[in-house]
Amino acid sequence: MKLDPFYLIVDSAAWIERLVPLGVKLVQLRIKDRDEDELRAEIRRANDVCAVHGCQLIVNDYWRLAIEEGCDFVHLGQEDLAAADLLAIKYAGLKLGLSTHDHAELETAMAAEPDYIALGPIYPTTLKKMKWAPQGLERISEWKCQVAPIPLVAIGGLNPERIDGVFEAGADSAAVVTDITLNADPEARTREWIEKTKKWR
Ligand SMILES: Cc1ncc(COP(=O)(O)OP(=O)(O)O)c(N)n1
Ligand SMILES: Cc1nc(C(=O)O)sc1CCOP(=O)(O)O
Ligand SMILES: [Mg+2]
Repeated sequence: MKLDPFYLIVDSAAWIERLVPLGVKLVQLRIKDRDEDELRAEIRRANDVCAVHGCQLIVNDYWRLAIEEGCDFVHLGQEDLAAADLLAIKYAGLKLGLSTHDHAELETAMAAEPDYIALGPIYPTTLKKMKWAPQGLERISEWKCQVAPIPLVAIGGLNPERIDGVFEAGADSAAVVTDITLNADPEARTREWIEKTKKWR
């Protein structure tokens, strides 16, 4: 499986409606702290927009809702994975991306036969508090040796100046949140990411 090198992560269907039409081909809907009806409505809306624009939607955390809403790709962290029904996910035909932050997590993740492995945080991130120190670029190369041919996603503190480094180190896709969503001009920054990742596509 091949992932687009630009992996946008946002927290609402509104962001997806705003940025996906610009040419984003891989997007994660990562929503926290909403009730089930709201989550379902957001997932449905995001799925509809992505279908129109030929963009792969990945639903974070809510694998049951993703199945019920006809989505085909979920992302889970290690705690999400421990609580999930992996057989139900696979039986429903969903592709699965998994987070990793250390060797033990990598071993657990590989045993689940995922469709991609994410490694983070590569650089310091301001989005959420993390107990892991920044991994750095060498860790990407080490992970790549262990996970290939499964695609490797790099996440955490990425921006257009840093992405050549992560691809040169072996990442297949670069995931980003705040460099775009907190940018003064998210549309222009999205176009910059699309342009900057062109040679890795
Ligand atoms: C591409 C990608 N990588 C890592 C994460 C983090 O997942 P998780 O550890 O479950 O944390 P939350 O995002 O759920 O807070 C991700 N979402 N996407
Ligand atoms: C959601 C998330 N997960 C990470 C991990 O390492 O698992 S880092 C991260 C935040 C990414 O946001 P930004 O691009 O703003 O740094
Ligand atoms: Mg999670």
